[in-house]
Amino acid sequence: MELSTEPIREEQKFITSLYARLDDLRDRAEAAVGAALGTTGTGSAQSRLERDIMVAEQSGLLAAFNAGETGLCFGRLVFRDGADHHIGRIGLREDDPRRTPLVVDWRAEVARPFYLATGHEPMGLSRRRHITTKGREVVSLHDEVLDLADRSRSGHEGRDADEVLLAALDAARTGRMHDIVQTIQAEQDAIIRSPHRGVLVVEGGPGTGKTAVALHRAAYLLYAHREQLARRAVLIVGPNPAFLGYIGNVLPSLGETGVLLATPGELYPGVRATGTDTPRAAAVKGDVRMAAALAGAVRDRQQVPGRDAPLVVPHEDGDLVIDRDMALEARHRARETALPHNLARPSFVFRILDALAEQLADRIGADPYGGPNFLGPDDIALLAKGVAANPDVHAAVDGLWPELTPEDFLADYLADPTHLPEEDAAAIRRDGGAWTPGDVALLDEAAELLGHDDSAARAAQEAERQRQVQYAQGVLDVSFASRTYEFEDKEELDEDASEVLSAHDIIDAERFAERHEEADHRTAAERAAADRTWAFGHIIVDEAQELSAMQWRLLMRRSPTRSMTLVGDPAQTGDPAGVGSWEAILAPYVEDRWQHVRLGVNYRTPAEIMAVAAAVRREDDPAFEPPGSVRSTGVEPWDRTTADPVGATAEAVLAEARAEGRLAVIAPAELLPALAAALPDASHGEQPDLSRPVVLLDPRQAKGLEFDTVLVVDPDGIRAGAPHGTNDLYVALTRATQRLGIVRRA
Ligand SMILES: Nc1ncnc2c1ncn2[C@@H]1O[C@H](COP(=O)(O)OP(=O)(O)OP(=O)(O)O)[C@@H](O)[C@H]1O
Repeated sequence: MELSTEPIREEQKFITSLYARLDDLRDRAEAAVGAALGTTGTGSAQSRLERDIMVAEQSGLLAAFNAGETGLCFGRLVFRDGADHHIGRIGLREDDPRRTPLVVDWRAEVARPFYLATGHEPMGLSRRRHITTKGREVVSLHDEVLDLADRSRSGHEGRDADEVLLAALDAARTGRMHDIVQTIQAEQDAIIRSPHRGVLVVEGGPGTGKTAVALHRAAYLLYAHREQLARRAVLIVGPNPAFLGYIGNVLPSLGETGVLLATPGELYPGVRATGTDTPRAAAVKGDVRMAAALAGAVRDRQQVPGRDAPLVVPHEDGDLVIDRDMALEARHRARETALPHNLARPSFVFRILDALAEQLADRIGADPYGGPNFLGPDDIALLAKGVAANPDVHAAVDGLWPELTPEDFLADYLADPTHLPEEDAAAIRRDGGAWTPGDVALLDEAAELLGHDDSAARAAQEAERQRQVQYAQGVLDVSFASRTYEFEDKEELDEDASEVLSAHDIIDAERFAERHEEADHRTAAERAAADRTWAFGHIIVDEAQELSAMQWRLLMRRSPTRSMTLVGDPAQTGDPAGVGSWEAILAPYVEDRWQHVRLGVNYRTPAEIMAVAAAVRREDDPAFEPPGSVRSTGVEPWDRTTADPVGATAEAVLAEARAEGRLAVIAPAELLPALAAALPDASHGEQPDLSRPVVLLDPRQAKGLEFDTVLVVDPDGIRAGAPHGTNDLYVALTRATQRLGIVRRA
């Protein structure tokens, strides 16, 4: 139809010009990075610093330009007052003095009517257009007329934007999550742009877009508060590595890189938690009582000699005796500092050393007739020095109040857990072995209780800083000398020249050295990943219902501002240590100062599949209401009972395999080896490749993921296999976007 190709041609022309601008900007950024990197090794510390900043800035821009390559522009808003804006994944401006906007970032306030305007509330819009592109080519337009007085027609009008949404929901899956900027729904937009600064809890059933919303909120916050957040980084916590791989591309596709993705088991720098706990051990390790138990165990490491067993250290001037009272007094004073164990330790050590020096002085200089001590202050100081230098004294003090690392302390504790009821202690007792995700929160707790005495490291750092100050002073002196020389050379050493500022005038050596030091090449996210005490600008927790009380303690330490978005669904809780209720999670940290929002529409699972999943839940909870599905496909799930579930699954995989899309087999963990043997092409294991056509998972690994087709094997086994087995089965049944098959064991 002639009428309809004209608007497409017009949009194509615009979009072609937009990509030309993008190419130009990208070339410039690339050239700038290339040129800056080419200067390696030359110039002063100052110019190297400037180079580093430039490279970082331009690389960030490059990432954003590369993100703009797909779906650069996807919408257009025509306002009744004549204003006309294209909306895109990133914003671009014309290269003119006024820097005229070409395409507006979806996060800008002007773009909001794209997501919110309705016939009832047109928000000043006359027309909203969805532009669908493939590569750089416009393939279709979808117009909505919001101003009833507007009689003009483009030939691309539809009733509303549902067509575009349904096309996105129906599309074959690729194994990686995609952004939803073209079709964010109004209820989702409200959460993404929520001005709430503290803890925001987003709750919703399966497929309601919780993950999508959380990721877009991160992108929005990075846009709206770039200054703070780019420096402090955003942390996104997800349940397992496969899930992080699944969502890992969404933020880069929106041009954002200042984000650290991690599982709860990855939050203690330097430790990889490769072990697994039994459900019982996980529950005990996650319980908040562990905090008190560990605190008790740390106090137990602060010892005093028995009443009748003082420690005796031979010394050249006679034995030194550390008795119970002396140690009790020193311990009392050290504990009074309220510092963590390792930081309170010097107080304990000095008290003992002082007391021993006094003991010696009393013995050596005592006046047998009761007069004052014969020794002068210098003699006593000398004695104290001798005591402090005695390695045996230090060994004895170490035995009473040892310096502890979190790793050594926790390994010792797990070998013989104390301050717990015996059945709990038995569940976690372990000698050696790999750290588990449950241990990570305990290591962090231990690190807090122990503290890190970094006085030696800080002294070394200060020495290095002094060295840098001296170096910087040298650089500045050279630059000052050369200034005189240059100016003399150019015969400019006159009144005016003294107005010209040189580095020497505006910066002193100390400040110069500091700036040099700041040139840390790592991004904020990389520095955050290596620093246990990093305070993140914002934290997003997906599948938040899975985290234990001890893991919450760890996360809250990383978020002193409590700027957090927590998304989850208590009905999907699988972890035996999961806290379960938002009140229970949050009360200890923010009391009731948190906001709770709900998402109520299921975008993933068609109504036919949701009916089967809901029936499973209703067996336990007859009043259970799942979120309503936004679409139905007319394809009923199938259900088969067989004596050979592995063979039947292999057959079903063959029958269900499609040219496009992904299929997942979800089965109890103990069936996975047999299924893997029967399905040699399926990807499986710790971190399965979700982009492969067939993937084999246990229900825990399937959390948060989705596939076109899902085969659930041995649902009764899934249900019986874990403390929250019904929740696990519910998760498995709600992963499909198109087809579901169930293979039961006869
Ligand atoms: N506005 C939207 N436009 C297009 N797709 C959407 C939209 N909202 C959600 N989706 C899609 O719906 C699917 C489910 O979203 P998501 O995974 O975020 O749900 P969830 O609530 O985290 O689910 P679960 O709790 O089951 O893991 C995804 O494919 C997502 O891209």
